[in-house]
Amino acid sequence: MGLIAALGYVRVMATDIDRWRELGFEVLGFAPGTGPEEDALHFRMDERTARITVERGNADRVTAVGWEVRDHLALAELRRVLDEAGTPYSEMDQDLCDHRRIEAGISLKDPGGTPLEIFHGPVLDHSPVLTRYGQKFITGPQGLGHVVMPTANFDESYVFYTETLGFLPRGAFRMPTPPGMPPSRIRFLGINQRHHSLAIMPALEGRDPGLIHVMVEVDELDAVGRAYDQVMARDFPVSSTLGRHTNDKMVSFYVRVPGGWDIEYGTGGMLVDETHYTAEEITADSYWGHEWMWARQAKESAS
Ligand SMILES: Cc1ccc(O)c(O)c1CC[C@@H]1C(=O)CC[C@]2(C)C(=O)CC[C@@H]12
Ligand SMILES: [Fe+2]
Repeated sequence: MGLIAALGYVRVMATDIDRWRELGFEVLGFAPGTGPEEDALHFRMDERTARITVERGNADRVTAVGWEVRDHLALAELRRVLDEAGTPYSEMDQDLCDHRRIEAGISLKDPGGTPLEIFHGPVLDHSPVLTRYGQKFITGPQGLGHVVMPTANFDESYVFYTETLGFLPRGAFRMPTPPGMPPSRIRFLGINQRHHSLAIMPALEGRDPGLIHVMVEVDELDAVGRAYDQVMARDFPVSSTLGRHTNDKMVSFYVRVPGGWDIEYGTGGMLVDETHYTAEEITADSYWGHEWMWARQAKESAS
């Protein structure tokens, strides 16, 4: 498809590492990964050394969204595209690339201020992927999953991702707004057969954590159910109950991470065939379920 092949990795800074450890390993079932950081959690989903890295810090925010390209030629082409668009970026030096377990990459900020790293040549770990409940994460050509980001410069972000980076529009959701307000849409964007690897949402300026959610997909509904059991048993906040989305057909729930964003944990996402695909607008986020915590709280305080 375009130059960017898949969502490669996500890195965040977090204040409550102990709670994150419990969430990552015991609830979500990520396999223990490896990395050079002194004080970090490395979550493995496949042969990559770490798909999600949580570093201890004094704030909760995203530090890198890693987008993967095929090879050095694709990365070179991407540099040309960014030069032509006048988008500043910097080369990741050898130390940083070794640190990230990649061959080479560049770093830049998107128009919403989210730090991006575009890279090729991830290093593999061939030891067995020992997930907590034996679940298998759906990655491979579909990448890690998807990220949903807020942006205060929505129109600029949309142009940047579609026209500069070559993300393909995969439809939108027009959010309910009070009468007289201009339309506000979540826009879904894809780069491979996964329905969306990215969604952008209009948001207020400079707001941490800089992520709305990260979605990871498992191979079976039972794995989603087991994770949901652990969310309940270990008292993690449920941001949204189980439901099926209307666009990617994913059955998922959302759990609040220590840090103010969510992990969407799902199964059964559709594969997009670009031959006949057109971008459509959905009018409901879900066929059933997905009761959002904020909606429940609004209902409770009204009654
Ligand atoms: C609508 C939708 C389709 C597919 C997805 O993977 C997906 O995450 C969503 C929901 C997007 C969005 C969100 O993440 C934050 C809370 C939002 C704004 C809602 O309250 C409804 C739609 C939700
Ligand atoms: Fe999602």
